[in-house]
Amino acid sequence: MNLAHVARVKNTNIVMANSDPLHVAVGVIEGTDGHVFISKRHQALHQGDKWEFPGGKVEAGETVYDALVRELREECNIEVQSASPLTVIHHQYQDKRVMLDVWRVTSFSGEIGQNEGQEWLWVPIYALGAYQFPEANQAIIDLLENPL
Ligand SMILES: Nc1nc2c([nH]c(=O)n2[C@@H]2O[C@H](COP(=O)(O)OP(=O)(O)OP(=O)(O)O)[C@@H](O)[C@H]2O)c(=O)[nH]1
Ligand SMILES: [Mg+2]
Repeated sequence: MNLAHVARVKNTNIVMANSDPLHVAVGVIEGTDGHVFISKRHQALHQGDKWEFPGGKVEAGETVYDALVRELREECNIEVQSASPLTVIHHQYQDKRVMLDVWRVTSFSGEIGQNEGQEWLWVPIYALGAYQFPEANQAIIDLLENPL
């Protein structure tokens, strides 16, 4: 949080709408056949019921890579063995601003699944367009469909 964005009014801290974005580590997990792993966000979450690439918030004192490894262990039961940065997406939703730090996960161990009981799938890249993702993900999908 940037202190410049916190105003003190009548002894209450007010966080202004332009505060620092939520930093999120996101993994595009690649299977052996070129498919990628997607899972459905829990209905109650921000952007609920949409498909996502697994990941979550980078915690204080953590590197993005550490956060990626931790989130994929917690959410999908895998140990990341190698990953490389793919892109960084800045996106403003109506209610929050996110910075998605997106990594390609090229090698992992463990039996992949979804630890919180949500639906999950391996999907070929050409079929990603058939699934509803949060708005910010369109840029990731474009990049996967048309690599630089
Ligand atoms: N994991 C993930 N988050 C995404 C994607 N696209 C996207 O806009 N987000 C946004 O990034 C933010 C943080 O992700 P998250 O909810 O997975 O964070 P988390 O696992 O730490 O959640 P938690 O608070 O339940 O522990 C959410 O506002 C979510 O809507 C995506 O593909 N994957
Ligand atoms: Mg998450």
